[in-house]
Amino acid sequence: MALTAISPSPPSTNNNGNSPSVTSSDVVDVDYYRKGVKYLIDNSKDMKILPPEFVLPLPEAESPSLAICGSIPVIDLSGLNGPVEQRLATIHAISSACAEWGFFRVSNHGIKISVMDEMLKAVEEFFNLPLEEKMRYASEDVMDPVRYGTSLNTSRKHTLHWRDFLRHYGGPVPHSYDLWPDNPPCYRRIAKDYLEEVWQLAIKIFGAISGGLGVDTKYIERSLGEGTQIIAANFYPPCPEPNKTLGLAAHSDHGGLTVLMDNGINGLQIKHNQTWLSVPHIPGTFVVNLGDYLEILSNGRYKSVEHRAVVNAERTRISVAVGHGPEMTAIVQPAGPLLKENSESKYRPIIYKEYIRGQQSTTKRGKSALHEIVTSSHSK
Ligand SMILES: O=C(O)CCC(=O)C(=O)O
Ligand SMILES: [Fe+2]
Repeated sequence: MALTAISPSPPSTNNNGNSPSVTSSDVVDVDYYRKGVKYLIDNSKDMKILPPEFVLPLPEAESPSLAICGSIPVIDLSGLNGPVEQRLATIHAISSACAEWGFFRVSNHGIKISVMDEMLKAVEEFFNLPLEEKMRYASEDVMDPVRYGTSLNTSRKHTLHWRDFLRHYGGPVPHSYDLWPDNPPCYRRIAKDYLEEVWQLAIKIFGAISGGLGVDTKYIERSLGEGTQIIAANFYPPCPEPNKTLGLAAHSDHGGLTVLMDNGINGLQIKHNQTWLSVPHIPGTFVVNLGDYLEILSNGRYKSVEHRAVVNAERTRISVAVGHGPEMTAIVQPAGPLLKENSESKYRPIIYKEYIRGQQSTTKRGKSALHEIVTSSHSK
């Protein structure tokens, strides 16, 4: 078993396995970190210095504190149910937000605040469970249907990140329902209801995006086949030196659309025109962002956007991100109707499952997985 000397250290478990202690010269089993950052911080309450494993080599310009406050477009989705002009104006607003930002907020989305709050509470209860309960779902295999984990993955080849996560599939056909956490006891019911509502919301937005792309409004929905829905519930506890690390490094999401909410603590940043913008919380709204699947499907007309999560010293941040993409066996490629005469596909076709595996396993973040499939005539 690999051991590493670290200073200052996370706590080592004492002989009776109970209250761990903190010393500056501990030799700690690297598996310690697999237990998560919540466990680490809960067991070293007076931690003042970030363990070096979490210190990221961030260039000055990428420093979390340098982000400027930004405001992404807010789109009132009730317009999609209104008279034709209002519907067209809403589709136009979504289409512009997709082309210019890749990120927008939606208000009047039809999901009750009580449903959002209940989901956040269930997630919080999960992360507050004793470690053994969470470790029942611990997995390093990015394709496992249910995973509790920490950082991106805990491969020692790269620096750790200050987050714990629970990921699992949802979807119109939640094949893995019986594998979802059964503790807290309400989790499965609440997550199922939440994920069903969010799926419907994503389909509504996919319809508007199809309209904006000039293809039939069911085009993207049909392209999903049975579809894949993946929830990532992220838990970012207070961090002793938040400016030296990240909760989640810069990445784009692999799916078509991600629908995200958080517990009101700011932390999401997006890269817009090469500048990091922090995206302030607006109660009752969702953040929606385009992922790589839509960049590919639109043949680059819309771009998936890099984003990251920063952490803070005072408050725990929880976010619930739900990605919506095609079924795992779908071939991901630009939409036929968008490939006009003389316009070539900018991306090599790839099976969605292989795309996810590559993207989730890479230690290079950003949009490196997408760059891998750009055809040579379009690569820079
Ligand atoms: O915590 C956040 O705001 C971002 C989460 C995220 O980007 C993800 O889970 O893919
Ligand atoms: Fe993301």
